[in-house]
Amino acid sequence: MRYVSTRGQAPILSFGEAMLTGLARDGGLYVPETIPTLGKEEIAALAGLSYEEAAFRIMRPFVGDAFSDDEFRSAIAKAYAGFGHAARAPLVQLAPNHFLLELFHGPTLAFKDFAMQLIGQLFQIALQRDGRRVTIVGATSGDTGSAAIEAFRGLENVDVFILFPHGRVSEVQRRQMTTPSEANVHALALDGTFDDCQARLKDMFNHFEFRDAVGLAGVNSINWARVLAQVVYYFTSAVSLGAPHREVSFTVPTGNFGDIFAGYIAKRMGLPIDKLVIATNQNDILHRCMTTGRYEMGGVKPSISPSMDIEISSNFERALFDAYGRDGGAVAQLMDEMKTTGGFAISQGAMEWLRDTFASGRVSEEETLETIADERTVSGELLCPHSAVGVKVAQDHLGAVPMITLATAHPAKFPDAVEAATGIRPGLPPRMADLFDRAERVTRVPNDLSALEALVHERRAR
Ligand SMILES: Cc1ncc(COP(=O)(O)O)c(C=O)c1O
Ligand SMILES: N[C@@H](CCOP(=O)(O)O)C(=O)O
Repeated sequence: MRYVSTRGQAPILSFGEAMLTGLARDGGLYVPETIPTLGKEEIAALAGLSYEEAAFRIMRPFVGDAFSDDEFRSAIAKAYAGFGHAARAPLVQLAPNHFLLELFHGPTLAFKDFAMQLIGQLFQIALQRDGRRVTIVGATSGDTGSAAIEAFRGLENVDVFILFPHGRVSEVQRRQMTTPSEANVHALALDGTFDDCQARLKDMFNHFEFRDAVGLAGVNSINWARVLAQVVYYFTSAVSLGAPHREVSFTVPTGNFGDIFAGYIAKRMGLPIDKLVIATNQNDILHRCMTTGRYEMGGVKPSISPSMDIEISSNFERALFDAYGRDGGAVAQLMDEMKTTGGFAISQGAMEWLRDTFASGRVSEEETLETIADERTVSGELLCPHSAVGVKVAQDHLGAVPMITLATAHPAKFPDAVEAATGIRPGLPPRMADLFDRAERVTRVPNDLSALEALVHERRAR
């Protein structure tokens, strides 16, 4: 299995190399050269398997010879052993033909754990085998950061630096990142937005001298392995509703476009998906783009679903690559235009492809609160604000085909919004009950590449 860059100019890599490389050296994102497919019988055979066995069968064709079958099986087993639900990703019914896929039973209570726990295991195998050490730098709007810290804390051959936007994550999210005491964990509160954090991270990758000196690695959804691990729950949930003999649709609360892109990959692999619906909060650049054909930045407004307060939606580049017939030059041009003018127009052909592939919707702050309140009354589910954005958009797209909405985080990560909507303050699981008593360790950092690079150089272990 070979991986190519969305900008067409970087070396072609294996799965193992792409996983440890992060951003391609031409600034693009790695994608598989071809997408392996599963036949109807292979999909049907997933029914009744453990999540771990299904994960092995679904991901194996993408991995090539980077890991042996035994290594890969053992990494998957360790990754999901700590989840708080036997099904790992249970499906609950909200209404006739509407289901909720609960992705928040991992150690940090968000869907990021599905991929990050696995990547943590795979990095350890690969780094020990090669005798390498890496410096992971991650950008987060709240959930990726805590999941990455949880997966890599205390590991000998990894330093992990997490950039989060100062004052723009929930208190639970912040404390999950600032309270681990291991010396290899560095929480950095940046003066700026998530987009600034992600832009500085990409600047570091594009600064080859720095990148090579520190052995920079990425665990954002820049990293293909992140997307791949998220493909699995599309299959397991669809199969539990009758796929491949029955179609299903998905609505996905969307920010950086990694999760919904995983759904698109599942469809390309042969899963019969009818609709894939992008659900945005008031930071609706993706919904506006799907409606108008222009990707146009307008400034991020802080919302009650802060993890989706994103305007530069990194993985949309992967969708554009396919929308433009895998023309890396065309994608590179759009990304340059974005950098210089803050937006770009999408060609008619590419827009047709995007509209054939994805639907979209946008939810206001008031609608988010109303949905949390209504759902508590109607189905009894307590939704986090991101999941509520998904549920509201899904309700507007319900039809004859069963709809699955992804519940991306636990309500206890966003207690203020949930309490404002329902009067109920959701509590953290017992293992996290002392989160508010633990000491915090965080460094406030400017939105400045040289200052950040200097700090990483100084703090990382050698
Ligand atoms: C809770 C939550 N929901 C939804 C999203 C959006 O996911 P994606 O960035 O993969 O589109 C994120 C983060 O991005 C998140 O943390
Ligand atoms: N919502 C995310 C943003 C980063 O997304 P990623 O999937 O690219 O890691 C977060 O919680 O940090």
